[in-house]
Amino acid sequence: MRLKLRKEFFPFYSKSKLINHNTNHNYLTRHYRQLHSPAADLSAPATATKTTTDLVSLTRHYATCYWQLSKARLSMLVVATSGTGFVLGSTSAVDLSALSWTCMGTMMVAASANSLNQVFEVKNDAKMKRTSRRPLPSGRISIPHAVGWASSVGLGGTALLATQANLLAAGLAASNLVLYAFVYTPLKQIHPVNTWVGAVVGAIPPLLGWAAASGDICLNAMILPAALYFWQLPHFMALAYMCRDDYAAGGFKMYSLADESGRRTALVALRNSIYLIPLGFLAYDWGVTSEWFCLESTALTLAISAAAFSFYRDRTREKARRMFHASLLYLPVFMSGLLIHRRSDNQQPLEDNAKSFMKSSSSAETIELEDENGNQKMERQSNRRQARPPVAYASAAPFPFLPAPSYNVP
Ligand SMILES: CC(C)=CCC/C(C)=C/CC/C(C)=C/COP(=O)(O)OP(=O)(O)O
Repeated sequence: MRLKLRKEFFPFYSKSKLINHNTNHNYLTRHYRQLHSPAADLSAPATATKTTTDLVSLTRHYATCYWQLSKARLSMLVVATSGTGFVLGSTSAVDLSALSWTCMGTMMVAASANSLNQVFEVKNDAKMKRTSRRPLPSGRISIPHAVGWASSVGLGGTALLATQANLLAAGLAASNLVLYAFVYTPLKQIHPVNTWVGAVVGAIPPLLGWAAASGDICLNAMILPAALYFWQLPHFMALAYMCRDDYAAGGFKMYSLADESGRRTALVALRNSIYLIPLGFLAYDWGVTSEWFCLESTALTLAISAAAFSFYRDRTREKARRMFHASLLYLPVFMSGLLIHRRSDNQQPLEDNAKSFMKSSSSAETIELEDENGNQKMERQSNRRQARPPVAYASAAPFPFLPAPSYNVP
């Protein structure tokens, strides 16, 4: 039984590897020694209690490893954005069961993406203070084991989204995993543009949630992804500025490393904070939320912009930390505001307009006309378009920010 346990749980570890690792895996070393000690070999058959204790501690050990590989707190934030997208994309009542499946699927794919990110960065993470205690650089789990975990949760999560939500949501999740693990992650060691690519990765989950709820994506779905995209720039610029030395030691090409004075880093943060300002107005104008959200979002965005401006004026670690904390506050408050003030009929105008448009196109109106001989005749005039409200128009226009032309056909 003990031999079987050892083979099952330590398939990738040689004895020397385990014993030579540092303090972070004392547990494994102790456990391995216990299993290998002559006393253990000579002892009477293990009692059921001892085996259970072994199993419990091994389960705990690997559960901790999986939790850390998945960057569980970050993944939960990703799930929160996807869940918010789902609620916003739901017309009228929210389907709680579908919401739960979507959250579960998102969590699994995000966990997989984060685990693969750590697999690819094991050497870099080992050189950074912030990340050196992660399961892979500290030797608490092997790379094949981590790849096995990442593959199973990634495939499982995608399958879950495909079967319980829809193919669009599953496709978005899978593409985002590829973008994060196979594009963003290597790019971190190549070019500072990585932060902008990472911002796209962070913006996809709410779109995924919306797609899971509504089966498609329209312009109204873009409010939260846009907020996440712009929000990530001040957030990550602050982090990369505060941890400059650490990132340099890890071999990452962050934007702040090529900006000695920090001026350009702070400017990027400020510019993107300001880009957040119109989002509250757009959410209201497009019928996603009530007007209250417009006020709250503006106040919130001015606060994060003020923190970014203060960092721009005085480029110290302290100011960067303040901007980082302001960004931490921004996202949950913004998402709560969206949820509290959401208009559950936010897709209704689009559908209604589509219906009324179809109706007006097909229905014919009878009008009086004179023929060439001056005789009165009745004729059915068709294809007279009705005016459509701006929300529907904006969702169809390629440039929604330009003034919509008149669409009343005389
Ligand atoms: C559905 C799905 C696949 C969602 C994935 C969402 C996801 C993983 C978002 C994270 C975005 C991001 C740029 C994180 C920073 O990673 P980093 O590598 O800079 O962090 P690190 O330095 O702590 O490793």
